[in-house]
Amino acid sequence: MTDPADKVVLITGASSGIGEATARHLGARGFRLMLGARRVDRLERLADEIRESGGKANWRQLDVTSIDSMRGFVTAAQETYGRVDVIINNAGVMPLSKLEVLKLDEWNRMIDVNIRGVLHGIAAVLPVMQDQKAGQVINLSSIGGHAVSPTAAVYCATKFAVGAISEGLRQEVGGDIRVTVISPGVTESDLADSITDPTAREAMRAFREGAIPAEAIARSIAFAIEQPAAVDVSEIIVRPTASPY
Ligand SMILES: NC(=O)C1=CN([C@@H]2O[C@H](COP(=O)(O)OP(=O)(O)OC[C@H]3O[C@@H](n4cnc5c(N)ncnc54)[C@H](OP(=O)(O)O)[C@@H]3O)[C@@H](O)[C@H]2O)C=CC1
Ligand SMILES: O=CCS(=O)(=O)O
Repeated sequence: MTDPADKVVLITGASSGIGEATARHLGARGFRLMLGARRVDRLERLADEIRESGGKANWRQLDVTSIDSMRGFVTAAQETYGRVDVIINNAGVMPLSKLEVLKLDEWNRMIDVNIRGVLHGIAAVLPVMQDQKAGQVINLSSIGGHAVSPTAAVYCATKFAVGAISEGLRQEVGGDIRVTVISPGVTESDLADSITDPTAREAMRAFREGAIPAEAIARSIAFAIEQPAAVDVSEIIVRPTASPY
């Protein structure tokens, strides 16, 4: 295994769900962490808990929809730890609804967070990783990046986009920089809380009863990071065994 103590890992959307579970898992494995999200009270508590357990974690407020905020996040990691080895572009929102409901603000928010947020993460780390001639970009897609279902057209479009961006990046920078897509199926988190449409919300409540723990996704992320530098785990799908999709 790569010595985790040498790796600096940035996690966007670390204040809940998969990002939080990944922070706890990687923190316990010795990685040096920079945690980002908007809810700083949660980041501060999480970083304290990781440090109390012997891990290394710092945090900075981050809004992934702002390139300036993302650049500040990456700079904070460089100033704290001297380098950036991995960014996990995890922040995401999923306000599902049928297209006919015309929730344009929510479509735009998904595009801003789920696509622009990932692009901002890439833009902020790429020059650093190219200078280092090493690094890894891990992007959170979804099972919804492989198949579309009603109410999820825009969300799935954002996750298909994450797959396309990741594959393009892999082909362009694959000599030195690893690119990984993690596509979870239904996983315990706060993700469905962003659904405002009552019909979509009710449908999701039943569907999410079969969710797997966020720790399962964290383990797959650790697996991708811990491969040797010449091995790029390009994509992992992790879903409930009983998932029909
Ligand atoms: N849970 C699931 O079933 C699945 C999840 N995924 C993907 O996993 C990723 C993590 O989601 P999950 O843990 O489930 O959901 P959560 O809602 O629990 O976590 C989402 C995270 O994104 C952060 N976030 C949202 N908007 C912004 C923003 N503008 N700037 C910075 N951070 C932001 C939130 O932090 P804050 O509000 O504090 O900013 C929060 O930490 C998402 O990309 C999601 O699409 C994919 C497939 C299945
Ligand atoms: O990305 C989330 C899709 S699902 O797991 O809720 O279907």
